[in-house]
Amino acid sequence: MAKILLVEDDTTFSAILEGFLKKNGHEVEVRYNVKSSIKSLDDSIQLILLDYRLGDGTGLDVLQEVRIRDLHMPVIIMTSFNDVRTAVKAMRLGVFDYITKPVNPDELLMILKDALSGDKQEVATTGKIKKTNKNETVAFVKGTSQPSKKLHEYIDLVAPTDMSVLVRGESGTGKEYVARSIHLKSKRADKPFVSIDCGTLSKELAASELFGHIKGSFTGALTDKKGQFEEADGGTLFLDEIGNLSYDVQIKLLRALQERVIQPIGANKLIKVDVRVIAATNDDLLGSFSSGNFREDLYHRINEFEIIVPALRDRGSDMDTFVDFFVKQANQELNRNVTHLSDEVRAIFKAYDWPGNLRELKNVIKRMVLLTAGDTAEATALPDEMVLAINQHKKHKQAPGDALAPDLKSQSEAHERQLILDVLQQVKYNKSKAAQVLNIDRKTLYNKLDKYGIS
Ligand SMILES: Nc1ncnc2c1ncn2[C@@H]1O[C@H](COP(=O)(O)OP(=O)(O)OP(=O)(O)O)[C@@H](O)[C@H]1O
Repeated sequence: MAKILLVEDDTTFSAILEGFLKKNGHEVEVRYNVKSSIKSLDDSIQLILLDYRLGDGTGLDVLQEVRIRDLHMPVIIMTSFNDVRTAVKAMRLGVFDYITKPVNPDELLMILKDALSGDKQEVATTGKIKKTNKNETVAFVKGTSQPSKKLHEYIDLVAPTDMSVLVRGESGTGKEYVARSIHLKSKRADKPFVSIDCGTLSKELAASELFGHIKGSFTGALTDKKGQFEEADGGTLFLDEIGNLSYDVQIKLLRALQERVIQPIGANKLIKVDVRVIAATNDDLLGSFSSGNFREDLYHRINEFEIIVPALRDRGSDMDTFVDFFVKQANQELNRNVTHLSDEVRAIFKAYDWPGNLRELKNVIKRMVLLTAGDTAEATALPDEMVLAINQHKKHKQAPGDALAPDLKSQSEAHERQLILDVLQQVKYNKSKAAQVLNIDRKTLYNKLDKYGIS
């Protein structure tokens, strides 16, 4: 039982949800727009269930306010399947999870349970700072495709050195896994691995979080606080979404890396630290130089070695391995026994382009396993719109009498082309907005428009 703030502008749907949540023992406050939900934010709320598209803005506006006020409740975004890309982007703002509409009641209960359960809640609500000690092992899949082999070669190569590594890749590709693997294969493996999601740190608190502060150095500094640099001493500090750090903090970080000393806020002494930094980004940091958002000297300092994590759609034969792994994991977590996937499910998985990469695959599989009572998962357990989009696309692609299914690459490309066309239409052909919605930069969008002959 928790106090839930439900933000949903569709009054009929919000009434149904409200009833459902109350029936399951929760206390519910309903708001219908950004403005009124921001007014209702306070720390008595234990969870926010947030619609993405709202009349006077988007759920991200509410989320931003949650961050600014340094509130720590888990937030779950509800989104249409077409907005999955944005939902995935929201995950980087510290959203606990997302659920696609139409909302399936069992899936909603599962996500609520996860979000409100102790361990995971801590990760979701503490500004995403995680400290792992030596004996913690994490199960993961390596993959045998060419891009995966190359990825692991690079990990093996750089791990034993003390070089700073910049890990780049689309959202959800496994950048944190890469960072963790480097740590575990390094001579620092028996020291802490501290992971910080810079995207969720409030501007005011980022410096104190990283470097610590002494009591009384600013309002709210009630006791001395050790920074994460000190917590990670001897080990590895993983700075996810490094592009989000403010300019001031970037200067301090550069100093810490160059001189291997930090200065807690308000302190006049310097503290020596021995920390290897691994940073990650899914933005084009290089593009941030010209806009003055990211310091070039820091970029070169953190990028002694660069690793690019491949997108799931480029990992070819690994798809099946990942699917089997996530199915097994979901079976265990949800006490199910899914042993087969129908041919249709496999074909849809292959044809879809997975903008949210491994994270999205894992979510879709968890939902599928939850909704499968027997041993074979059918396409009915996948989000309707995903099935529809792929089937429509197939019909459109296959010429009459053409018995051969199109290959994965051409399917993904055609899917991408259609998506770009749809988004352009939605944003009235404003290319900057389209790039924003598609979560790519303008240059990439222009290249794609060229490639697909869209004028
Ligand atoms: N090699 C792997 N084997 C199994 N699961 C993986 C692997 N890599 C990543 N995952 C899973 O995929 C999800 C996304 O991974 P991770 O958080 O490392 O991605 P990321 O690229 O850092 O995401 P973001 O861009 O949002 O920071 C996680 O839930 C993780 O469990």
